[in-house]
Amino acid sequence: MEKESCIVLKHMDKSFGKHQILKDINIEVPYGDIYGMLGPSGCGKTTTVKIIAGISEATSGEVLLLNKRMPDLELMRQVGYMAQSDALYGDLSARENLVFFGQLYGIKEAELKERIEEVMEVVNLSQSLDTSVLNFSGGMKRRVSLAMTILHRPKVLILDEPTVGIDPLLRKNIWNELYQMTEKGTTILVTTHVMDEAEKCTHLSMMREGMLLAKGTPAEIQEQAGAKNLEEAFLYFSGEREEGEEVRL
Ligand SMILES: Nc1ncnc2c1ncn2[C@@H]1O[C@H](COP(=O)(O)OP(=O)(O)OP(=O)(O)O)[C@@H](O)[C@H]1O
Repeated sequence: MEKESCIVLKHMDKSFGKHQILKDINIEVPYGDIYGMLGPSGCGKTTTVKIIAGISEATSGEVLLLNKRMPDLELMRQVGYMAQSDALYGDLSARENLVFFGQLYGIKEAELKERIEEVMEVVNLSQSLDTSVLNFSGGMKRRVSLAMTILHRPKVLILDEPTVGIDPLLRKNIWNELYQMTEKGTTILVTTHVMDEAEKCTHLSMMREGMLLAKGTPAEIQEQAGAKNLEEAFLYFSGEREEGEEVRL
């Protein structure tokens, strides 16, 4: 029997007032995937992932996470959501931020202490555990946010532009860590507007103006477009698509 998908969007629409932002979005994210949503600024990536995370609600259509309908407060505990802007308390240290967040999730004191050290190692910030976040660079804050997102070992990780402002070497480390997390069963959804990050995903959706242009593995998308790389493929699908038509792979 075919395994159910971790995230399913069926005919999902989203409007703000009279303005329709997302149009008939259909996506299935397999368990253990690193699924990428690729598209230019303003195409609707954040709106999509916020609906999946249960922070926002679709106007119509179906949104299933772990086979249950979203939004659902209990399900939200299984999700780690990292927004584009960092939600950190500047006057607290990294450790204090993590303790606060871990307590919200009900992680017991001894486990929390150990886990904080683990996650800060993942993002290569062990040396800065007790430094006030005010003194962190943008990239360091991004890394603390990532550490916070994975602290409670969520089954599903939703990362909105996770590596913006992070240098190439550390970006590589973070991607390695994401791969390892999928091997342990985590499913990861990541938004990006950077092609080389999209190439690292197991599956991808290409988006433009609130619609899906193409879906598949990066190789399938390139092949379908007859393109040398994802950038060319994106341009191909942007130009070739008839109004409202989704390219199926
Ligand atoms: N709360 C809101 N009310 C009205 N319009 C909104 C709201 N949130 C987003 N939008 C609009 O929805 C569209 C898609 O925005 P969204 O943030 O989802 O795009 P994005 O692809 O994530 O872009 P970026 O990478 O720049 O964040 C934009 O036109 C934006 O102005």
